[in-house]
Amino acid sequence: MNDPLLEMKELSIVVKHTNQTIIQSLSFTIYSGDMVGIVGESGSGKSVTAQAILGSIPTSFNMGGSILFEGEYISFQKKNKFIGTEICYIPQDYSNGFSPFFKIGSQMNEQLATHTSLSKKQRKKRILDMLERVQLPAEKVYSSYHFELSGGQLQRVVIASAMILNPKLLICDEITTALDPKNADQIMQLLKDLQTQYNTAIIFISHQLHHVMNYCDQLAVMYGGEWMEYGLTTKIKKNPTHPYTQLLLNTIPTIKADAEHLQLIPGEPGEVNREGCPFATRCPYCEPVCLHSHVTLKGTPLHQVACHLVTTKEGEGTTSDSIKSPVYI
Ligand SMILES: Nc1ncnc2c1ncn2[C@@H]1O[C@H](COP(=O)(O)OP(=O)(O)OP(=O)(O)O)[C@@H](O)[C@H]1O
Repeated sequence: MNDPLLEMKELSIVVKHTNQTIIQSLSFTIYSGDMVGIVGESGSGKSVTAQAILGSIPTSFNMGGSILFEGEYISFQKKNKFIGTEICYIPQDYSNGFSPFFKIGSQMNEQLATHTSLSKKQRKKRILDMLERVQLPAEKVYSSYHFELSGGQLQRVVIASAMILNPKLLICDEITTALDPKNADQIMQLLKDLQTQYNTAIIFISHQLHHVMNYCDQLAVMYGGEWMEYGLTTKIKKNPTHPYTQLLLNTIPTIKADAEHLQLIPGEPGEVNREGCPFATRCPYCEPVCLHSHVTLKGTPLHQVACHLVTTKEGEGTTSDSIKSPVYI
């Protein structure tokens, strides 16, 4: 097997002045060409995890654990070596990254001129080629200002800008949230195609589990700064085991379950139980042990769940509609 591209080991983040834990003991490994979805409600810690990978944790936080990119530690001091070239990030509010005074082509050109030794002609060719790859009318977009493009077109320009230096890792933070379902699906398919074409590893952050499940090979379901369920998407899709994962899936409108009959997740997204399972106070199946005893991931590397009510048994597999009685994964 190849060496890992990114290794996060026991990442913990605490707010200095309040001592509030935001991220607790997060570990995961990403290889070239992986597409990993990090999913959870607002405030679960997805963006802070991305900031840690980017070496951009605010000074008001204390960070424990480590993050290695191709075997080298990522830190605030070393981040310039990777960020913007080997690791690219697309934030939720990507449109702020554009200047209203320069055309798209000129802004992309600036980026290539800073990081490559390509000639002006080569830079233009590379930009037009990349704009075509993200299925845009290249010449027209090259000569447009960002405010002349639609949301979906602009999203493709952002992806083209992020991919133009051929990064090894692309982090997308809620980039489809503001798009309509059709555009969102097209963007996900585009990312999938780029992942295959360039062998780029992609971390896709979202609060829409159903959306991510259709495109990512691996999933990390996050709550209160911890993984609740982690593994191959195929395994989780077949057997969503953690109550939080099950509830996230039940919030999807389908023809059978229209908006009126959707099951809402009880409680508030920011409600975190730090003594035991972070989701315990919102969990419909909560038992005393869940409130007071901390829980870690268990299962196989292909499918792990952090829940007291789940027991693992080698070689066994089952699906569960509810978790009222212990289930095996
Ligand atoms: N600068 C900060 N100071 C103190 N707490 C913070 C700071 N930034 C984030 N947090 C807290 O960290 C937790 C995780 O926030 P984060 O932004 O990572 O969540 P998220 O899952 O990305 O949410 P969203 O989907 O809304 O972007 C939240 O409880 C948030 O209030």
